Amino acid sequence: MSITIDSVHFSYGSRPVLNGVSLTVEQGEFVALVGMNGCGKSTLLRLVAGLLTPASGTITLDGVPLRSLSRRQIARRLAVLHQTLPPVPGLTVRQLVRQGGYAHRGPLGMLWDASTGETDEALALTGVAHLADRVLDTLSGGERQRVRLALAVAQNTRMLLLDEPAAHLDVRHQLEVLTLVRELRAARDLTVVTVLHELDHAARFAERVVALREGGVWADGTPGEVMTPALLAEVFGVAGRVVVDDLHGTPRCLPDHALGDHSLSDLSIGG
Ligand SMILES: Nc1ncnc2c1ncn2[C@@H]1O[C@H](COP(=O)(O)OP(=O)(O)OP(=O)(O)O)[C@@H](O)[C@H]1O
Repeated sequence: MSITIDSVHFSYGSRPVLNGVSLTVEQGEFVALVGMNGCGKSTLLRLVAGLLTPASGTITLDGVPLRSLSRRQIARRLAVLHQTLPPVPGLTVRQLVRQGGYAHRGPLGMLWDASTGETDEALALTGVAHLADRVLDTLSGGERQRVRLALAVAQNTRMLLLDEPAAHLDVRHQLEVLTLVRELRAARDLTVVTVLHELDHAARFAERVVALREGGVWADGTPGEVMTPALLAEVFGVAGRVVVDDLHGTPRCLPDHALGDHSLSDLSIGG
């Protein structure tokens, strides 16, 4: 599944967020979206998921305009891992994850006694089978995060859009979840677009990094091309160095200190 985003503008009311974003993601790519808090990463994912509509510009999935697809048709093509879970009191993990498969059934799918096979597989793959009968409200932040991933996996789509899949996880579970996403992508030939706040994760797990700034694409390339002191300064407002991780051969960002506003264009810092 490929995505083409062409000159997309989007505002929340009078607050402009995306200012002419153009980006093409090919089938099978693993792309990380990075950028400062509030720069529009989640908004871009929501636009691609059809949850928001661009003010102007177009988005296509495999060449089909998103606006011509129904919510169900979109849900068959892509699954989204959101930052929150639906606030349904008393809902268990299994009940939630089972909903992932409904996109593939008919209009009355919600009423069917769905086969538990795909639900059980998603629960097992994401390491939450032991939580299946727990009520969502009672889970820890990290457990919820894995359940969110299980829900997306159960949707059994060719594309995953992930909004910070490692949020709330301890370091071991961060690595486990990202490794799992990488394995799923290889096993199911998925296209993955994920927001990642941790630059080291972006460098290690993604093959392509897209950095957003001021409502547009500031840089787009391999981790080695994008992870530079200029990225730290211009996109994140910090001075720092970038070294190569001997073990993985990937860049590692070493932020040092926040830059004052005047220094944001001082690319010599940390060179
Ligand atoms: N529903 C909304 N109504 C109004 N403004 C919103 C809404 N959602 C987001 N925004 C604003 O739009 C901007 C972009 O938000 P978005 O969540 O896309 O950023 P982000 O890059 O994902 O941020 P973060 O890294 O903090 O998750 C922010 O200034 C945010 O406050």
